[in-house]
Amino acid sequence: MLEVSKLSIRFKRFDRRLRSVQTEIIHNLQLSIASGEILAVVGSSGSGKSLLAHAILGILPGNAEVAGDIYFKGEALTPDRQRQLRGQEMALIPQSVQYLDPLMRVGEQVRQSVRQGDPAELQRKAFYKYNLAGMVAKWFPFQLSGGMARKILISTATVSGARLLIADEPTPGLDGSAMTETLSRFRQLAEEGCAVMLITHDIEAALTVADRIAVLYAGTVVEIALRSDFTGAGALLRHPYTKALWQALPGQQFAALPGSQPLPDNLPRGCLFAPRCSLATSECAEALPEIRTVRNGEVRCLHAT
Ligand SMILES: Nc1ncnc2c1ncn2[C@@H]1O[C@H](COP(=O)(O)OP(=O)(O)OP(=O)(O)O)[C@@H](O)[C@H]1O
Ligand code: NI
Repeated sequence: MLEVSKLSIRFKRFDRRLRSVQTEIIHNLQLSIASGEILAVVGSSGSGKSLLAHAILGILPGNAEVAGDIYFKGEALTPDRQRQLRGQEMALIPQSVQYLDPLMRVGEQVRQSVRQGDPAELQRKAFYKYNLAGMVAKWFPFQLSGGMARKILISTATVSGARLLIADEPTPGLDGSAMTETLSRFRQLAEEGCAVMLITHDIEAALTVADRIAVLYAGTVVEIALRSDFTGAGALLRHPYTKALWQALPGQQFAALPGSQPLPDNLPRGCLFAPRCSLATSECAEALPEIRTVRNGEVRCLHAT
């Protein structure tokens, strides 16, 4: 359904001497999502998750320069096609609740996104699932709590009938039952043949529903693993960063990885993870390792086996 190939995103800006400088945020990123599949995209803050989502939908800011290819249903996604498909075949649950239209009643926002079926009925069902009282439909976004606004954003995208759903951190502010409801709705959509991208910091939540997990680090995919690879001490995981994330979870060894992700304007040469990696050798500093297939997954590390 979706294929992203060699995607790079740069931003142009002017420095203090008004010279134009470019910062590359996303480097040579590739991933794919099949119909019926949930792909989780995990990575720490600033790793480029939202920019990836915005590049797919064609809503990057004007100073972004994009290279690479994105295919939807086998056809290249041009800006024109993105405009046509957005809100139709492709829907976004945005990271920020600011994306709600402040001047439109929230029930209307949900109903307007329905393309197939009875809008009033689908809106009522969505509200019922989320324990939102009927009268809330008449409210404006400023009257909602953060959790309610989040539920409206999720409802708007999930009633749309889109074939590709991109959920950018959909669950903050939701209580346990609303979170379970949301994740099981994604599973249901996948079973109906949709492709779902679930962007999240929360690896544990991702592992409850995702089929595969793509791990982002400093703007590149370091590993795409199967859900079943996250087990035991992490011996089935391919990249040292993924192993470190897994081992840092409560219930595992809970050993945090020292250091931090490099900033986009100060990236190391070669492998972006090498400065924090216990396996790093001088070869790692030569060039960004190519992504390669290892045991049904993908990894960008010279030392992975
Ligand atoms: N319009 C922009 N101009 C310049 N740099 C930008 C712009 N938008 C984002 N960035 C930079 O791109 C990087 C990735 O941002 P992005 O929002 O994709 O991260 P993220 O992984 O979604 O983080 P979070 O988990 O905090 O949402 C950040 O370093 C950010 O500063
Ligand atoms: Ni983000």
